[in-house]
Amino acid sequence: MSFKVNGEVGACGGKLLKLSHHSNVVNNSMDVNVYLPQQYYKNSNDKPIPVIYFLSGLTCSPQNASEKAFWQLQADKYGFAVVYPDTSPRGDHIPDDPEKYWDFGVGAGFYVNSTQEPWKKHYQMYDYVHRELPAQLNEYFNKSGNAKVDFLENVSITGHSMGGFGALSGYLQNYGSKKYKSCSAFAPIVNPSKVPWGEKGFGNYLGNDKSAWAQYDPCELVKKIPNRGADRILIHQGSNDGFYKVQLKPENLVEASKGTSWEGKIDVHIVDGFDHSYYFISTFVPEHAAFHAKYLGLAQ
Ligand SMILES: N[C@@H](CCC(=O)N[C@@H](CS)C(=O)NCC(=O)O)C(=O)O
Repeated sequence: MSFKVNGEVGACGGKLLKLSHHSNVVNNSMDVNVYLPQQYYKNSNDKPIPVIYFLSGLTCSPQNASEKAFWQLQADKYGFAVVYPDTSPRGDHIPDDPEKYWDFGVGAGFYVNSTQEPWKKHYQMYDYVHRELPAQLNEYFNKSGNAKVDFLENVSITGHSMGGFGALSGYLQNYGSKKYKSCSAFAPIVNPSKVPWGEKGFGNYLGNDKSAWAQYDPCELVKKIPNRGADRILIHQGSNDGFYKVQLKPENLVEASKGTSWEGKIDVHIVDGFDHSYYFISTFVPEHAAFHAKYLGLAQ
């Protein structure tokens, strides 16, 4: 498997690589950005560099978060790489929202494996993000066999809005196999089965059978997957976010966790005056970086 390097941009002490590659699971070319921190180039690490996966929200390409979330300074501070996957396959042949709106279809893959026509041929974003992309990155970057970046094991996941949902859902679904060391989210859709964005996305990608929706819904997953003991989830939500009360509803996750082993371990911070934008995300990225750094063995 190979990646095409479309750009290599100096940023802070490291480099942002703008890549594309062929995905077998989504049957299409995919764009992905990877930030390699200063530690990668200084070769100062004896251990492979851990990775944080950042899943973006509706309408985003890998560029939005690369340009506006400011993970790079944090990556250099602690010594982790950041992977920014795309939010869906792209191209004229990729089926898009019949309503031509931005909340479904291209730019809105919802990180699920579609089971429905005409979506299922390309919209396999769950397998792409959690399986194929990490495996391909590992193969490409660690060709020599001497792994410098750990894309597979010492990894954490985070995301924004639809991507916050993707991070929570992927973390919990893979919790048993310890795939991700930690999970956080910025203004996530926590209860997609019960909000308009999720109802439209899941209805189309997964069909009308609500049990298929439940396997992805974080509010259902916390009830089924036992916390191992000390793991916490970190969430920030802006109080002035226009999507907060209708689409995101982070309180639903806290409510769903009550009486489960996750009770008291999901920290939702409602932050006054912040909206849904990257001004909000970039403000709290340092806190999320510090949170993940501990789980990745990069800080006390
Ligand atoms: N303003 C967007 C609404 C969708 C939106 O706010 N998307 C969020 C994620 S749910 C985002 O990150 N947009 C891109 C950006 O702010 O750079 C539009 O109308 O296209």
